[in-house]
Amino acid sequence: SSRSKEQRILDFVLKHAVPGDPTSVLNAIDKYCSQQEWAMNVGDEKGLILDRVMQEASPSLVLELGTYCGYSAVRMARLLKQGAQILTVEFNRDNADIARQVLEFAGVKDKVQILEGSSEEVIRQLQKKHAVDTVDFIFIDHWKDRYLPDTKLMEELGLLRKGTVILADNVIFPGAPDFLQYVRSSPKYDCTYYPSHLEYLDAEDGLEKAVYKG
Ligand SMILES: O=C(NCc1cccc(CNc2ccc3[nH]ncc3c2)c1)c1cc(-c2ccc(F)cc2)cc(O)c1O
Ligand SMILES: [Mg+2]
Repeated sequence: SSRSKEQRILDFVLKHAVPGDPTSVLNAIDKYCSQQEWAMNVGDEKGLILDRVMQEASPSLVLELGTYCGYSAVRMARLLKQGAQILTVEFNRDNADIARQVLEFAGVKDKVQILEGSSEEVIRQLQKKHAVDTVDFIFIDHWKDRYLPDTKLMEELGLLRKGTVILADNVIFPGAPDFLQYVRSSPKYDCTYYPSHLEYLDAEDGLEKAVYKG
């Protein structure tokens, strides 16, 4: 059977990156996806914003919605403080399999746990099944129509604490207008917009940071 784009990305990483070197994995994926085949990784430009916002938060527990090939999980894991962990949710089995291999090659697999399933079902299980109390940092990058319902669900379940940072990809393109409108008008969040561009392209995009006020 023919190899998928995601398998070709993995092949390129295995061939051109350095085992145990997360930065070389990011550079390989960015090189492949900017020169050969576009793919929906957060990319290097928005990735720099993710780096800075995450480092400022200095989280002990990160939740990522939408693993894809593991690019943003590698990006965050390389900057985590000692003992911190990432739980990343992926609905697509094939994506999860690719991401597992990318994370292992990058040498960050002990900092990242891939949870297969839909964000809604995984979020509902976090406290009981994964012994989660509250989450410190959330990177949202899955189906754009799930950003708002999942944010509201995490509020309702008490997964957000005073200062929890939510960082959402693609709030301009493809866009998450209902999520943007909600967090920007809610007294429960302090919001900041970080203008950027769609990964590997010139189209406008950006990240929204919404800090929960508890
Ligand atoms: O749509 C996007 N990403 C989400 C996504 C999309 C498809 C599959 C999955 C499968 N993974 C998945 C699904 C559901 C899930 N529930 N819980 C976890 C979970 C995980 C995830 C996206 C699109 C574009 C884009 C496309 C086209 C274009 F022209 C410009 C830009 C750029 C991006 O940066 C994007 O992030
Ligand atoms: Mg995205």
